[in-house]
Amino acid sequence: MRKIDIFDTTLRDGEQSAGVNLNTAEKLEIAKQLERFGVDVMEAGFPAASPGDLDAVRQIASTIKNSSVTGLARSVKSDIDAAWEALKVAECPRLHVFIATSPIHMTYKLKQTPEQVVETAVESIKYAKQFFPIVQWSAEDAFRSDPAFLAHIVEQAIKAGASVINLPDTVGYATPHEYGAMFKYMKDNVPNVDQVKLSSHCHNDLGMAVANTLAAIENGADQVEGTINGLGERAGNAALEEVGVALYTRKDAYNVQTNLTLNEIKRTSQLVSQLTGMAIQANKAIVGKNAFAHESGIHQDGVLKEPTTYEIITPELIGETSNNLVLGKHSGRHAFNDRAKSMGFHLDKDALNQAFKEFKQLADRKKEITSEDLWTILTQQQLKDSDAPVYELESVQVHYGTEDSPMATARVKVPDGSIQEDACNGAGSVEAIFNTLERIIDGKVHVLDYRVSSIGKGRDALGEAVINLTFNGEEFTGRGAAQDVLEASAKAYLNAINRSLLQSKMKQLISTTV
Ligand SMILES: CC(=O)SCCNC(=O)CCNC(=O)[C@H](O)C(C)(C)COP(=O)(O)OP(=O)(O)OC[C@H]1O[C@@H](n2cnc3c(N)ncnc32)[C@H](O)[C@@H]1OP(=O)(O)O
Ligand SMILES: CC(C)C(=O)C(=O)O
Ligand SMILES: [Mg+2]
Repeated sequence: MRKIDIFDTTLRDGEQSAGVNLNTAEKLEIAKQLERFGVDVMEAGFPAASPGDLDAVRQIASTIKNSSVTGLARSVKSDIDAAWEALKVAECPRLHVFIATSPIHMTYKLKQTPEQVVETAVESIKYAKQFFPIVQWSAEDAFRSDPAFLAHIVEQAIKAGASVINLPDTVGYATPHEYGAMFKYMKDNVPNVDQVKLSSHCHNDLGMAVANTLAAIENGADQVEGTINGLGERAGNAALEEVGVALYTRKDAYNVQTNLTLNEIKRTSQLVSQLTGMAIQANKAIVGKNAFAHESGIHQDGVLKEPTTYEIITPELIGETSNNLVLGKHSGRHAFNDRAKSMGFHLDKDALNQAFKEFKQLADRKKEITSEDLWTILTQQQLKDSDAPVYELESVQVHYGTEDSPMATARVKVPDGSIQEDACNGAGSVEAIFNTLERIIDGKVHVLDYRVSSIGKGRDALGEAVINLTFNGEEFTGRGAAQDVLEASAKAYLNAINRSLLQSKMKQLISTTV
C-alpha cells in the first residue's frame, strides 16, 4: 500500500489562528503529543517571526526524535538563517521555504515579475541547501497560479534542490475535482517530478479542506499537511484527525496507509483545544462531543442492538472510551431502560413505564437529562411505596435592612417527622438562609456554587435557584422554584440534601436485593 506522509502544522499555521498564542512550554507539550500521534513531520513555527518562536522551534527540534521537525521561512536569507539557528540541533534539519506564485500575489504583494519570483525561489532553495539536507518548497497560492507557470517554477525548484514540493490552496478556493486535477497536471507536465514528493496544504474557507486533501491523495500527493482540530489562518486548515480516520475507514476507496496512531486522536485534540483555548464545536467530525452521541430513540435502539447500524467508526478507534447514548426528549424506552440497568435499577414493566413518563416530562423542560436527574426519577420510582425520610421546608423568613446583617428563621420537617426551627444571620439574605438550614441539617454541608434565574418572562416570573453542594463529602445539585428567590433558594438547598438521602437509601436497597 502506498504510504502517505503526514505533515502537521498545528504549531505554525495552527498558531496563526486569530486569538491563539502558545508559549514555548505549551508548544513543547503539543509537539510531544504530535510525536505520539505519529506525524511524520511537524512544523514547529516560523523562527524569523520572533525570538520566542525561534526558541520554541529550537527546543522542539532538540527534543523530538521520532518525527522530523521543520520551520517556515520566506525566500529571504535572514529568515533562512533564523530557521537554521533554530533547527541545526535537529537530527535531520529540514527547512520549509515558500514564495507566492499566483498573479495576484506576485503583482500586488511581492511586486515581482514571474521571472523574478523564479529567480528568488531558486536562489533561496540553493542558499538553504548549503545548510539543510531536506528542503521543502511551497508555491503559496499555487491553486490560483497559472498552471504552465506553476509547472515551470516547480521544475526549477526541483533542479535547485527541493525534495518536497507543496502546492497549497492558500485561500481555500478549490473544489476537490479541481485541486486533484492540479496534482495530475504537475505529474503530467513537470519532467523531473518523480524526484520529489508532492504535498497538499488546504484551507477550509469553503469547508472543503479535507475533501481537497483526499482528492490530492487520489491524484498522486505523497504528503498531506493539516492541523489538529482544523486550526489555522481564517477558517483553518484540513483537520488531520479527519484525514487520518477517513483514510483508515475508507481504505477500500483510498488504498493508502499512514504512520498515525489513531487512538491518540482524542488526547491530541483535547490537549490542543485546552492549550490554544479554541473550543471544539460539539458536532465536529471525529472529535466533537457529539461525534459518538446518539440522542434519538430509533438510533439508540439500533446501536444497542448492533452499533454498526449507526456508527461507522468505533469510539475506541480514536481513543474515546465509549459511545454516548444521550438521554433527551427524543430517546426511547430501550435506551432509558439500558441506562437504568447500568445504574443498578431493575424496573418491572409498570415501573419502567411510569419512570419513562416522568423522564419524558422532565425532558420536555430540560435539553439534557443528567445522571443525577435519572437518579432522582428512578429512585423516586423505586421508593414510591417506601416512606423515604426527607427534609421539608415549612416556612422561611428573612429580616433584611440596609443597616443590619440579615437574619433568617426557618421551620423544617426533618426525617424523623419532628419540626425544627432555628435562626441565624449571614453576610446576605441567602447566606443567612443557608446558615440557618445548616444548623438544622444533620451532616456537614459545604456550598460550592449557587445560581438564580427566572423561569419564563415578566415581573411575576417564577424564580429558580440551583445549588451545588457537598453533603458529607459527596457532591449534589438541588433545584427549587418559587415566586420568591429566597424561598426558591431554601428549597434548592433542601432538595440537594434530599437527593443525597434518597441516593443512599437507594444504594442500600440495591445492595440488599443483588
Ligand atoms: C500563507 C502563509 O501562511 S505565509 C506565513 C504567514 N505567517 C506569518 O506571517 C507569521 C510570521 N510573520 C512575521 O512575524 C512577520 O510578517 C515577518 C517577521 C515574517 C516579516 O515582518 P515584516 O518585515 O515587518 O514584514 P511584513 O510582515 O509587514 O510584510 C511582509 C513582507 O515580506 C514579503 N514577503 C511575503 N512573502 C514572502 C516570501 N515568501 N518571500 C519573500 N518575501 C516575502 C512581503 O512582500 C513584504 O515585503 P515588503 O516589506 O517589501 O513589502
Ligand atoms: C506557507 C504556506 C505553506 C501556507 O501556509 C499556505 O499557502 O497556506
Ligand atoms: Mg496555510
